[in-house]
Amino acid sequence: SHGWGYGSHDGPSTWIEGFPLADGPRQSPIKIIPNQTTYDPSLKPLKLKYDPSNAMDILNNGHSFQVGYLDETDSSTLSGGPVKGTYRLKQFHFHWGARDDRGSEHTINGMIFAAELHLVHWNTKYPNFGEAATKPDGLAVVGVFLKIGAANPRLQKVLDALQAIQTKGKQTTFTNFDCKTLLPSSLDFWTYDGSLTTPPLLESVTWIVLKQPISVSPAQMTKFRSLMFSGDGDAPCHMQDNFRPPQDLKGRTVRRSFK
Ligand SMILES: NS(=O)(=O)c1ccc(C(=O)NCc2ccc(F)cc2F)cc1
Repeated sequence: SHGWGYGSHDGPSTWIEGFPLADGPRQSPIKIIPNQTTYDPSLKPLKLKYDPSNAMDILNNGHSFQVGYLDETDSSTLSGGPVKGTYRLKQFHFHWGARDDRGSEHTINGMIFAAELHLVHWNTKYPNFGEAATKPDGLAVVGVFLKIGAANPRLQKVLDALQAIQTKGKQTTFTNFDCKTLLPSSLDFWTYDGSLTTPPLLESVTWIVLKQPISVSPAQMTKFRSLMFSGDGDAPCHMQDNFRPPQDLKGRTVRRSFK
């Protein structure tokens, strides 16, 4: 079956059994080593336009939780940066650890952050997300690191909604949320060609990883960990350590937008 997870029996080291792309040429995440990246002055500024009224719902999908956006129009989009054309926001979600010293997927000089936010967008040259997810230029994901520090008030609305989606499959409405408020002040970024970091591990993602982290407090991290991988009636299993470790760069270049 295509049952995958983050445990010892179904975790990242076993994914290759059901998903041969797991050791493909452009897998994600990766270790970013800043002094081995290439400054590219031709990279444009990242242009992010998000309409709070497009936020629809929040779902525990058994691997993470995600906030889904209405993507029928170009009202919440990403353009500029390393991409050509317009990409529509589909959802955002997080990856995090069982402890504050792990949880991010990308790392910077080997530094692991407590969590990582992914804002998932698809290229409007394709008819929908599912089609785009199969194309080499189909998706663009903005990654934002969450660094342990002061409590982040901008996470509060998301964290307060988690009590309603504690177990796998639970979903509730989540509207009027401006995800731009989750972004750091600087949009300086690293970019490289990669993949989804969960099965089916499709190699369709232009990764845009922001240099500046946002803050999260230990107490807020505890709320992430209150979620369950398990469904109602299953043996309870806390949702934590839902991150894939860094994958081989396989000769890829990582470019940066800043000097
Ligand atoms: N962590 S990440 O940002 O890299 C990531 C983003 C999206 C998805 C996803 O949508 N998966 C389900 C899914 C749904 C439809 C489809 F066609 C393909 C597909 F992977 C998986 C991982």
